[in-house]
Amino acid sequence: MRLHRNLVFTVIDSLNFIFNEDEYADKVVARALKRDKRWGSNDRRFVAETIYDVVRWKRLYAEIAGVKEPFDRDNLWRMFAVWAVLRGYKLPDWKQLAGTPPRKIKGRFEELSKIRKYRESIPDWIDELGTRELGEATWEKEIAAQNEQAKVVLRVNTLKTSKSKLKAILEEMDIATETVQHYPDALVLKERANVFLTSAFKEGLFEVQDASSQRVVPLLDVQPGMRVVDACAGAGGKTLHMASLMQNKGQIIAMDLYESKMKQLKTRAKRNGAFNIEYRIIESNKAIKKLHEKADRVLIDAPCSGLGVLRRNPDAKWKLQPEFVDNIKKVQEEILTGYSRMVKPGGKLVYATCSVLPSENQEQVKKFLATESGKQFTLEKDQKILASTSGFDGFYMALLSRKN
Ligand SMILES: C[S@@+](CC[C@H](N)C(=O)[O-])C[C@H]1O[C@@H](n2cnc3c(N)ncnc32)[C@H](O)[C@@H]1O
Repeated sequence: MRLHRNLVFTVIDSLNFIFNEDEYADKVVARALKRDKRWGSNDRRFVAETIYDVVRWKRLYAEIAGVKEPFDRDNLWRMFAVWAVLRGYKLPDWKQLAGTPPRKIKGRFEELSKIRKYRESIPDWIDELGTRELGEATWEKEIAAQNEQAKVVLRVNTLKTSKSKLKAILEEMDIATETVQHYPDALVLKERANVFLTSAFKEGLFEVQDASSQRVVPLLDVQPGMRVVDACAGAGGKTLHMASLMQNKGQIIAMDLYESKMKQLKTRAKRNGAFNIEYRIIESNKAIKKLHEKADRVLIDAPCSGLGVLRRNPDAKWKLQPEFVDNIKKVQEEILTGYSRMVKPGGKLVYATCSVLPSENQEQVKKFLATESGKQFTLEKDQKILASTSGFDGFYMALLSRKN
């Protein structure tokens, strides 16, 4: 395997933006892929995967390379050399790679692999938090699973096509997929591909949505004709799933604090042919009050630490702060108490997060059930999904029903 100079320079520049300019990895990768129109799919894959890999393994690679933050360009080259050696590349004799002996790199890797915080490349505080919340044995497996590369999972938009039709359309484009038992609308790519460039995506035949995330809306049991509130809709991954399961019949009220996210949702809804969505920005509590006891179903897809989706967002390991996790738990509590009031007597509520921490999940639900608002609800069931046992993202979802 040969390393190509212009691809590697793009990787180094991109790492500089992520580590030193505090930019988000996904945005930097998207920009990097536009740098040279002549790149083929293998080149693009190299650029994207190498950037994500170095971000994911930052702590381990920095320790092996003997460099400390803030990383200057020499440091970034040393970390890249670690990546290349561990992936089996023969280092070319470029001047930037001088002084990075492969034997030393392999030796340090062996030594550091005995210590979890280096082996799994995580900050001490996340390692301690995970151990405290999940127990040593489960955390050990979970963090290892969350360091693997995420699969690309599609959700078929049943407003426009069926799973078998989409599978055949993608096959025509040389994109092979497989179905997964118990996930009725999911297709998993056998090999990574940029599906956003396909005509099938542009026509709204599918969305990219992890399989665990695809379990949330079915749990809420939405039916055509219902009034459903998606209270933390964001860019609307689950709103679109609702529209699809409701066959565009009934009313979905999608809410969020941010107009920018609602805008993204509107674009996606148009592409999906989802017409039964109303958009509301939450500027004050009035928006919630207006809907008290008006909804058959409410989804609270709560803001969270994201400690279930590190595969997808490896830079979250470095951007996340302990204070953020403490704060977001307070927000979750307030949202559960306040927004649950929108559920009609006899209606249903799902509380979900993309975190594996019990303190954001089952413990929040337990606390809520003991409050005045919570006393009107019964916990029907919940699902604690770990990446290590499911093979997909870590998620939590609880179904609560409001008493009549
Ligand atoms: C987990 S994300 C939602 C993802 C989205 N449901 C999807 O499936 O694509 C959580 C969302 O909650 C929003 N949010 C944060 N605080 C909120 C609040 N107090 N009320 C409503 N939404 C809030 C965030 O802006 C974010 O979009």
